[in-house]
Order: sequence, then C-alpha cells, then structure tokens
Amino acid sequence: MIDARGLARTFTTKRGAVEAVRGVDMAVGPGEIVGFLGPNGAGKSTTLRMLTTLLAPTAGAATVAGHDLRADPAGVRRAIGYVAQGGGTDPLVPVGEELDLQARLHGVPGRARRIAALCARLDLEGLGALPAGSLSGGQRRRLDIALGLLHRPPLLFLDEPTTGLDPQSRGDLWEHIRAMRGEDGTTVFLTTHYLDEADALCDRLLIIDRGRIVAEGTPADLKRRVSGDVVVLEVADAAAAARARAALSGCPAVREAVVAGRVVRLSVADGGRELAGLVRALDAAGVEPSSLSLARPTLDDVFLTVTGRPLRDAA
Ligand SMILES: Nc1ncnc2c1ncn2[C@@H]1O[C@H](COP(=O)(O)OP(=O)(O)OP(=O)(O)O)[C@@H](O)[C@H]1O
Repeated sequence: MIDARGLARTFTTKRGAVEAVRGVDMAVGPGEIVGFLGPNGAGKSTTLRMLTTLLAPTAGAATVAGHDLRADPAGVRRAIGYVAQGGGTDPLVPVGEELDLQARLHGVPGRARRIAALCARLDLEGLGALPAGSLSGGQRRRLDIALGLLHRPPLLFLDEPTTGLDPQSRGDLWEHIRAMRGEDGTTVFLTTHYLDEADALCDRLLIIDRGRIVAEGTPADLKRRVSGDVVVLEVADAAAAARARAALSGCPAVREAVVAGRVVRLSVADGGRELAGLVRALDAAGVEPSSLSLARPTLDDVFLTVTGRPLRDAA
C-alpha cells in the first residue's frame, strides 16, 4: 500500500537548510494498521504531508495506494483518505449536509446508502441535523473519519486521531478503527504521540527521530529488543536526580541511567535482585527517593534504547 524509498524533504529557511526528513524507507502492506511515532519535530507531519501529496519531496520516491507519488499525485489523492489534525469540517454546517456535500464532491455512487452505512458503522446515527460544532470531541473525530472514508479509499491516513479526546472516547475510536480494518480491509497509517495508543491499536510501528526511521516492528517485537528490567525512581528535584544518576551510573548492574526532570530511569538486567544494591548506592549518595518502581520495558524504553533519550519527555 505504501512503498517509500529515500523520501526526503529539506526546507530552505532564512537561517539555512532544515533537513526535516532525511531519507525514509517504508513498506506498508494491505490491511495493516501502522503507527508512526516520534517526538516533536522528528519529521512525522512532513512525511505524512509528502505521502498524501500535500508537500513535494526534495529526494526519493514512493508508491502510495498503487500510484506514483511524483508522476501521479492526482491518482494518489483519489485512492487515499486523509484526516488532518483537528479535521476540516465547518462547525456551522449540519452533519448530514457536510456528508452529502463531500459525497457529491467525490462523486460517490449511491451516496445516501454510503452515508447511512458509514453513520451506522461510526455511531453517528441520528446526528444528521446537528451542526458539526455541537458534537462531542469523539463524535467530531468520527465524523472526520466518515468524511475521509466516503469514497471508499483502500488507504486512510490519520494525523493524531485521538489527541484531545478523553480516555473513553479514545478507546471507542480505537474500536472503530479496528472494526473498519476488519470489515473493509482498510489500511490505516496513523501518527500518534501516545505510546498506549501505539501499543494497543497498531499492528506495526515505525519510530522516527531526527528525520530518520530508527526502529520498526510490532509493539511486542520492539519491546523484546529491550532486555532486562526498568527501574524508575522519583526524587525531590532535578539536582537530586543528577546526584542519583551519578551515584547509580557507577553500579555495575546499571546499564543505562537517564534523567528527565525529577525522574531517573535505569535499565538493569535483573531488577528484583539488584534493587537492594541500588537503594544502598542512593543512600550513600544522600538521595532519598520518593518512589521507586520496577517495570517491564515499555515503548518509551525502546525509544530510549534506540536513541538515548526518552520519547515522552522529548515530546
Ligand atoms: N515549512 C517549514 N519550514 C521550515 N522548517 C520546517 C517546516 N516544516 C517543518 N519544519 C521543521 O522540520 C522538522 C520536522 O517537522 P515536523 O512537523 O515534520 O515534525 P513532527 O514530527 O510532525 O512534529 P510534531 O509532533 O510537533 O507535529 C522540525 O525541525 C520543523 O521545525
């Protein structure tokens, strides 16, 4: 569905060239839900804008939904759905009118039937007469997705689909996205800042950092790459965190110690056995943790291992 080779984009600014995307290779198969993950400024939006023809690449090539990005951008546009961050609906226009207008614009055959089917599937029934601006956050996002799916695209791009939604609405939307893939086999390519979303929703993840893909695989594969345990401790302030890091870095059991604010994350081979030694080292350094926990690796830890910095705090 997506096959990109060396896709790159450099912006020319007054202060010089900005290499936003430095050569991205990716292959996304039909029916996959792929999450595109990375901290702020990593190059997610720029890549997405190139794949959806909104921005021309400065180097590289891609085939998207069977069409060449450079030679046939109109073909790409006809074959994809794109739901931008925050959507694009007019808040004053009633839901039913918006759907009908967009269906006409796309020349959707049997449009009343198509709209009814999408509204049933995305839980939008009975909302036709309401202006889009009066919908809840979750309903609005589902309306945006319905609009993106009207012309039955085999590939749907979602830019941060659940940002700003409450946990319940986020979970609901994940269900809808999974159902859509299950029923129509729609391929979904989504960007997200949420690691739980990447973990729960996506079949496969691509992690981008500084314009390059730095890791890819299923969430489980990626987590398996980080062997051992993670010890997370919270201390009083940043100065104490720096002291804790210095003291713990000297322990042979600690492979890596990274500080983010008042939190110190340690990568250790066997957390259960080594915990007592870590506490003694902290004690000797005069640092008293306010909390200490032992956990299995998360996607955050994967990012830390791959790039040497935490994803969430970098974001
Ligand atoms: N039009 C532009 N002109 C100059 N630099 C740009 C432009 N668009 C993006 N950039 C720069 O390119 C880099 C990548 O930006 P991009 O928006 O793709 O990152 P992102 O991963 O989507 O970040 P976010 O999560 O904040 O949306 C950043 O350093 C950004 O400042």
